[in-house]
Amino acid sequence: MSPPVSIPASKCYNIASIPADGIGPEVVEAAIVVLKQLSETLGSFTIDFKHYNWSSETYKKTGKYIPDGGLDELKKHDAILFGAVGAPDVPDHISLWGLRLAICQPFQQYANVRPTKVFKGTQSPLRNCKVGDLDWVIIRENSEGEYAGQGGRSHRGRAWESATEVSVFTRHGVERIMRFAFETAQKRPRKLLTLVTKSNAQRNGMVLWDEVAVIVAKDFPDVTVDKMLVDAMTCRMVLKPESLDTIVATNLHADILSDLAAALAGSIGIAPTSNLDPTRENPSMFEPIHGSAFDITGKGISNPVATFWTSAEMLAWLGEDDASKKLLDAVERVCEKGIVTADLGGKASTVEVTNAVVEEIKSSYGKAAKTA
Ligand SMILES: NC(=O)c1ccc[n+]([C@@H]2O[C@H](COP(=O)([O-])OP(=O)(O)OC[C@H]3O[C@@H](n4cnc5c(N)ncnc54)[C@H](O)[C@@H]3O)[C@@H](O)[C@H]2O)c1
Ligand SMILES: O=C(O)[C@H](O)[C@@H](O)C(=O)O
Ligand SMILES: [K+]
Ligand SMILES: [Mn+2]
Repeated sequence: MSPPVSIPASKCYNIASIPADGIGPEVVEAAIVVLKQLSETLGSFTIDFKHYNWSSETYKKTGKYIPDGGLDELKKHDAILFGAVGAPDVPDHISLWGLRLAICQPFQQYANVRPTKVFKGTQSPLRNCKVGDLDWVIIRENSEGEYAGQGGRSHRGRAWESATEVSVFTRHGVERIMRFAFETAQKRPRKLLTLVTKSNAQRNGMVLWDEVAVIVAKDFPDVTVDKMLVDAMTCRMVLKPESLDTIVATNLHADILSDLAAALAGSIGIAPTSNLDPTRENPSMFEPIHGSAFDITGKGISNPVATFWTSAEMLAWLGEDDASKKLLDAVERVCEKGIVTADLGGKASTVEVTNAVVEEIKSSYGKAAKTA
């Protein structure tokens, strides 16, 4: 009898997938195909996906997006791969609070990380913006601020009806996101952080925001900080993209600026999002920046690149830096070949882009590549 062959232990990650609504299932399915290929080709890790059908459809049937005990279930996973939530026949505030925020908030995924860059082969709508000129990471506060969930409505339907939407900024919440933003800036070559604020008009919460930033900055003497009012920031993003690197902004400001950033880099169909619990007490959640895009659902043309990049971010968070880089490089090479969807000016379908990335992974990192 031959001796047992020793197989190097490969790590196995348990990932919860929640594709949810609209184009969410299309892009998450594409990402799973690509991740499985990457794992098979590299052989250094495996991924076990568990699918959750939580969506606006289940909400309409059961009255709940997340069933009882659902969050405890989710907690057992190493990470969550999310699509998008929102349906034409459910009010947007019900869907967003029913699923995305119902995970982000209890799991204290307070750091939302949104990198953007112009890929090779893609084009910025800015005339002079080339690859390398726009390479940003937006850090979005993801647990409080304008999304604190405080407020209410009274005298419904009356002429004197009132509604409040209260922003909440806590010293604890601001300090932890500032620390995270400074750490992110410090790890990047330019060590440059832009603090986005609106403390001219909003004289309480935003002033605390600025003050805490100044205190945290003292611990990061090697990081250069500048401050921008959010309105002027939109101009700087468009006119001087090369002057920015890491950006920190409130929950709402960063939500808006990051869609603008995605468009300036070529399309909202490229940009990824990580909802991180930096303490690692809870699983973090990874999703494309875009929503459920009802206008293109089912047409087979949704751009899967944002979810591929998101998957690369997830791998990096799990400690698979090499696989993460290989995935993003493969995606960028496919874009460079011009195999892109309509939002990027191409003709390829979701499936064609996915297949191209799969082939790119096989040919660049598979056996043939190793022996070549
Ligand atoms: N995190 C989330 O789950 C999330 C994020 C944003 C919006 N939403 C929800 O999604 C729904 C639609 O919102 P919206 O229209 O404001 O934003 P959206 O991001 O869904 O779509 C905006 C535009 O971008 C296009 N687009 C988006 N993703 C694309 C992709 N991958 N490829 C090609 N084109 C793409 C859409 O076709 C649309 O024209 C709403 O219910 C909203 O609340 C959810
Ligand atoms: O958080 C929000 O506002 C929405 O879900 C969405 O616009 C996002 O960016 O995640
Ligand atoms: K999303
Ligand atoms: Mn958004």
